[in-house]
Amino acid sequence: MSFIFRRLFGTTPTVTMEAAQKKAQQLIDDNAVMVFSKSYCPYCNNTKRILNGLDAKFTTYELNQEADGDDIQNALHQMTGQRTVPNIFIGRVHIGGNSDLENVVKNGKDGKSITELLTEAGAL
Ligand SMILES: N[C@@H](CCC(=O)N[C@@H](CS)C(=O)NCC(=O)O)C(=O)O
Repeated sequence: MSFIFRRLFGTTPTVTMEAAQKKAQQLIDDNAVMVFSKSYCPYCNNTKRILNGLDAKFTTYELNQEADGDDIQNALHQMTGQRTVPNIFIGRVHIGGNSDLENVVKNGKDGKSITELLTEAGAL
């Protein structure tokens, strides 16, 4: 069984996909802005710089520093279709990666500015 997982995902899971999805969703639900990140990732650092520049409260989960990081990354892939980090949520809404956040900062999303989105989410 672990052989199949290694072939599919590159690692052996420490938790089930269901448990990983539940944990990822809980982090998304509990935090105004949730950033799944890797501590060495330059795109993640840029996202943190942008959010700090906006004075937004945000929570990070550094996937490379957590025992279940690979499982959470696989769960996020299932949930959002996105495998890369950063994987960003504002007010439980999936934003995408760093370039998507940059786009929202420039153009807003669904007619709302980044400030409105962050305020509604409770991050400002
Ligand atoms: N266009 C993406 C690029 C993100 C990206 O390439 N991230 C790298 C890490 S720096 C990644 O996720 N690599 C695959 C991995 O770490 O599993 C964005 O703007 O967020």
